Amino acid sequence: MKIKVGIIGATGYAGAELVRLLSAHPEAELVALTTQSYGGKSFCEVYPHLYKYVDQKCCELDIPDLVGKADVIFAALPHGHAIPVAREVLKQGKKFIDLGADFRFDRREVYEQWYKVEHTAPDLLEQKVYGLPEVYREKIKSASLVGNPGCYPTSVILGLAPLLKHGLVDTGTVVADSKSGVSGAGRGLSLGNHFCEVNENFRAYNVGMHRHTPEIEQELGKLAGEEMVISFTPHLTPMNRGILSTVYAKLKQEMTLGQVRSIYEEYYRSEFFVRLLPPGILPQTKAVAGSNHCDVVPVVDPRTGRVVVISAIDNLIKGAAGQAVQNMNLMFGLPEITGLNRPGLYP
Ligand SMILES: NC(=O)C1=CN([C@@H]2O[C@H](COP(=O)(O)OP(=O)(O)OC[C@H]3O[C@@H](n4cnc5c(N)ncnc54)[C@H](OP(=O)(O)O)[C@@H]3O)[C@@H](O)[C@H]2O)C=CC1
Ligand SMILES: CC(=O)N[C@@H](CCC(=O)OP(=O)(O)O)C(=O)O
Repeated sequence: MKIKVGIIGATGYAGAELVRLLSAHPEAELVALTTQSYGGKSFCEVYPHLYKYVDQKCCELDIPDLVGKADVIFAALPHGHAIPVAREVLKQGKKFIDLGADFRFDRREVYEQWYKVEHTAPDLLEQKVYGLPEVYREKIKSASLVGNPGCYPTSVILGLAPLLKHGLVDTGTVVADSKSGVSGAGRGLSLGNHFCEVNENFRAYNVGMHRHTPEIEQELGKLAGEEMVISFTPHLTPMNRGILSTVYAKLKQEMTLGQVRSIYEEYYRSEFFVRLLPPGILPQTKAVAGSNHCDVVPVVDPRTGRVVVISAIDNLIKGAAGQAVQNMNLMFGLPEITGLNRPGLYP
């Protein structure tokens, strides 16, 4: 019997990637694709690249109907909207994976401060698991509620995790500089994201105040075993998809590149999706576009005593839909790479 899957917000960019991945997943069956604006339309009218692969119609959200039909529900909604749905899904004993920010934080006050909405189900924050399999695999296997990580946090956390876990980083010195493609902002129209504003342009935004900062701090702090504050600067680049993060940190002790690389090799040895690239190859967004990989390379700068880690992901795949499917696989006892074992698209 296949896993019956419902997707809320299926007509957004992250939702449509879920539809594409799950329509080719050997153990999943799509049973409901919800939308706000396209109720009754065929999904392929909205996303014609899936013509002949997906034959469902979009429907408006009807929570009892959806929960009745599906074994697992993914939400790819603006933040705040997943909370009431999660409550109902869990009450009926089904599983819930939220691609937004509603179930990423351990402390409700942090979410409310940065997202400017009240968290109406703080009790659920206690039972949620942060959906980064490379860090929380065992907990995800038995979770009913997963808060899928943000796209920038995925690239930064995977970039620094091995060194933090070994206590090798001076935790007050971390700077993360990330560049994202425009699909990271979703499909909805906005002034900052239309063609003339983005094309042939490159700019920083939300400097010192981006909402992913506290999420990155929460997770890096847990790896380090102490509270952390970091500097995080996101940038918008004129490409459709991809995130390249450059993370700088002072090492607590002098280390050679060989020593640092051996720590990454050991930490990621059995990970399929995180690829420590060989010396001489640096991560780039094109090499991970369309795949669930996170490519990582640490470099040691002996002049400054800093490590510089470069990481690349596809914001819509390892940064959203792919990671969510990886979590679903774990939650249903499937091999983690089911439906995801394909390389990126190049060029
Ligand atoms: N884009 C990315 O790279 C990433 C996104 N995320 C998160 O995933 C979530 C979705 O993002 P994204 O796909 O980019 O956003 P989009 O704006 O592209 O899609 C949002 C989806 O939610 C639907 N929707 C909006 N408001 C409501 C509502 N009130 N009730 C029901 N449905 C609604 C929209 O319907 P309609 O299509 O009809 O307008 C659409 O299907 C967000 O929380 C985002 O932060 C996380 C990581 C990466
Ligand atoms: C390029 C771009 O605009 N990216 C988005 C990514 C944020 C996102 O997806 O945020 P949540 O998942 O936390 O809601 C942004 O910076 O707001």
